[in-house]
Amino acid sequence: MNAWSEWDHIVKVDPDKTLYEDETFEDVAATGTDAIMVGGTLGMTEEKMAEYVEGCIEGTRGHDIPVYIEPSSAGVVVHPDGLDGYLVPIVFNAGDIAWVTGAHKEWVRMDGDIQWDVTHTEAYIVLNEEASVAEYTQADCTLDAADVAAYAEVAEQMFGQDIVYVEYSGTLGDPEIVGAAHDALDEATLFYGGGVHDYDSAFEMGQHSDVVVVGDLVHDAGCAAVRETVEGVTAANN
Ligand SMILES: CC(C)=CCC/C(C)=C/CC/C(C)=C/CC/C(C)=C/COP(=O)(O)OP(=O)(O)O
Ligand SMILES: O=P(O)(O)OC[C@@H](O)CO
Ligand SMILES: [Mg+2]
Repeated sequence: MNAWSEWDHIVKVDPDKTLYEDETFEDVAATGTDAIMVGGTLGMTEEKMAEYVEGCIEGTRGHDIPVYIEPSSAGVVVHPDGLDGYLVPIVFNAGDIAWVTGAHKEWVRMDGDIQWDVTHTEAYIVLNEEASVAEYTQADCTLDAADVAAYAEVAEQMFGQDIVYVEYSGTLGDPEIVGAAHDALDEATLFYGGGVHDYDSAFEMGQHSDVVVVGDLVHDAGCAAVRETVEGVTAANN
């Protein structure tokens, strides 16, 4: 069974942002989250990625929390010891095929150290037109619930994707749309991310998805706020 089938909550840390006040990666690991993902769109460099990933690996020692890299481009992928794996986005509603197969082809050409046994893909559906990721990938964010459900089904049934990721980065999504994606999946796991900031928003999105991803909150409000979202998601799943 894939690791993420057991997860309810992920913290996504962005190497272009600092942790809240004097918090540490160990504090992040102690929030009760199930996994840490390292990724971001803007201002990413290999150095920042390497430093952050090392910090996460160090901070999760003693906590049973896996660390995954979620690369936004080929140039930021690093291969440190102790990393659990790679979750590589494929943007199903991208306006440019570069974000479906092009960047991936370039990565495979240039990276001689890809560990395929721990490299998995995520079928992204990007829905907040204001987010950098939407601009970056020229995503079509005008989709309705039926469109999103159909993309989710295409991803699982035609492209064999194990993870579908409904991405509202920066804003809380439409529960009806998230739920439509969830209902469209058979075995695949639905990740939801965007704007989750407290118990209630986590509870709501937890009811419409399998795994809730919390990003900006860890940088802007810190681990106490993240812990509340863990509680909300846990309540939604029980
Ligand atoms: C082939 C390789 C190794 C990489 C390409 C992977 C692809 C297709 C990336 C496309 C962009 C994407 C889906 C990145 C995932 C990370 C993500 C969604 C970060 C959040 O983005 P924003 O919140 O919009 O950006 P900032 O937080 O940086 O403003
Ligand atoms: O930063 P937020 O809005 O929590 O979004 C989480 C994640 O889906 C971003 O890729
Ligand atoms: Mg962001």
